[in-house]
Amino acid sequence: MLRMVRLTLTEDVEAVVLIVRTVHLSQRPAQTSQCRQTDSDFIPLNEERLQRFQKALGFESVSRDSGDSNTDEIFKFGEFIIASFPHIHRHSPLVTWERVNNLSLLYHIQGNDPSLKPYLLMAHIDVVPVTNLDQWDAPPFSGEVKDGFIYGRGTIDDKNNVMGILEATEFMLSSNIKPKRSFYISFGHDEETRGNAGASQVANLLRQKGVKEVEFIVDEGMTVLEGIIDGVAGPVASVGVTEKGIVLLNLSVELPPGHSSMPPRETAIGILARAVLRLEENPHPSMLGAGVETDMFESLVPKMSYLQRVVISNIWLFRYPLSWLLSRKPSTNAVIRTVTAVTIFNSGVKFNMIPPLAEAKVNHRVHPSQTIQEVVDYDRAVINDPRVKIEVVYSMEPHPVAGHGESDFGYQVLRTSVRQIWPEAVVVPAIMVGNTDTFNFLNFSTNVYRFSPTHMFPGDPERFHGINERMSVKNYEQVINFFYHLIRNADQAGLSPVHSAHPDL
Ligand SMILES: CCCCCCCCCCCCCCCC(=O)N[C@@H](Cc1ccccc1)C(=O)O
Ligand SMILES: [Zn+2]
Ligand SMILES: [Zn+2]
Repeated sequence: MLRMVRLTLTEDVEAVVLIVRTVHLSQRPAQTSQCRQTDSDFIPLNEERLQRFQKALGFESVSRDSGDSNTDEIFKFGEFIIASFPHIHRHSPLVTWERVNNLSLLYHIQGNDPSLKPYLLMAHIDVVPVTNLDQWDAPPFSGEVKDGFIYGRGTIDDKNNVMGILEATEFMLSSNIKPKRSFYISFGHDEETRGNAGASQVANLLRQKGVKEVEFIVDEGMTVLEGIIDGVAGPVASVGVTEKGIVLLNLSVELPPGHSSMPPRETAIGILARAVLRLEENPHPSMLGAGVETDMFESLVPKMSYLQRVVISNIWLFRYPLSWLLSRKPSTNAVIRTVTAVTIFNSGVKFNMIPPLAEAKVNHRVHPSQTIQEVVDYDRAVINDPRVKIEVVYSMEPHPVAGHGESDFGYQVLRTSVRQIWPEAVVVPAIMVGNTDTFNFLNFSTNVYRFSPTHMFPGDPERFHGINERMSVKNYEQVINFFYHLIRNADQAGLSPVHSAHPDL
């Protein structure tokens, strides 16, 4: 059934949101994680659940490079998951699950209404290696709680989502709640290396099983941001409705070697250094006004001052000053343009030899309003030196844009679930600035949403793959409850899914 529900924002604006709610949702007010501990619609973070998360963080399930990972630890983490959630793995007749390629996991939870198209929840069980060990406030594989924060590699990327999805599903099954809509869960084991042994094999298996389409997909991604977008107060739940493309370039300069006592005017190192400097000094142009980032800023209007609203409502007019403002921070700069990172630079054999070869790796994350070819052409023009060879090592075009309107079912399920956990949040469509293994599943749905229920404040984005990765105890409870609400909300069949066709598919 369709109902109009009024959700009040903390500031001066009220958003009237058209959403579908059945009795399950409409009988009670929006909840936060502080609501009644006895409520069957709320999963409290008791000692047992907290300890399970801490134990999960103890596995050093590290992926370093393609084919180079701690497979023993990844396997043990899988064993731990299987042993820790008895309803999912043993008791419930609704669940079938299997290991895929020994280390990844695939689940199917049978709903009782076969007319509803299933959906897919994704996360990954591997983590990136730890660096700067001496600067961590708690050991990275300890799961130690300090001042209300759980510390550890994987607390925000991506064991929070793995364990949150499992806790929510286990709670539902142990409470004897039967979902109406079937869903799949995929836990890949090589996301961090863009490998083809994990999610890629899960996708193949799903295809072999005859699954052609799912209603929507939710994978890790953008987060709940607070104090991170300048001038916007309160939490902003940014949902990645598209994903930047990626291109890895190898730049190389080859020149004859020789004795350093009789050097040529320029060396391979000098030529290559100038090329990468030119790339850094000539960033790709701001695409503000060309795509999803415009929808994002427009959706932020309810959280803005009068002056900001005037600017955002006239992006075409304020494009240049706004781009300048957003470019000042790496996190907002990433939203408006293709970014350039020179990540590897190698050269030199011996101190008194003219180097025969200099090589650099340049990693671009490509704005959805550009193509890989445009990016490479731009670089070639900026470098403007035929001695610098430019090769594409790997590339993936930006992803299609998922529906994010009032009638897009998956988006509305996410939006409703976010607002139940963060009633004061504004939910905005966004560009996912990193990449994940989601790309393996693009053929299954146009409705792919990249969102992690991680509440981030200034300084937190740097914890992704960084030092002192952590999540507050309160936030982990919100993670579990977000997924629980999402699973329950996906059962609401009243809103017939209407998809905005995307020309890219
Ligand atoms: C508006 C302000 C925006 C603030 C942004 C703050 C939140 C940022 C969230 C970023 C999430 C990035 C996580 C990406 C996961 C990851 O590390 N992937 C890796 C590995 C990979 C590469 C290519 C293909 C697949 C996998 C990567 O992106 O390099
Ligand atoms: Zn991740
Ligand atoms: Zn990662």
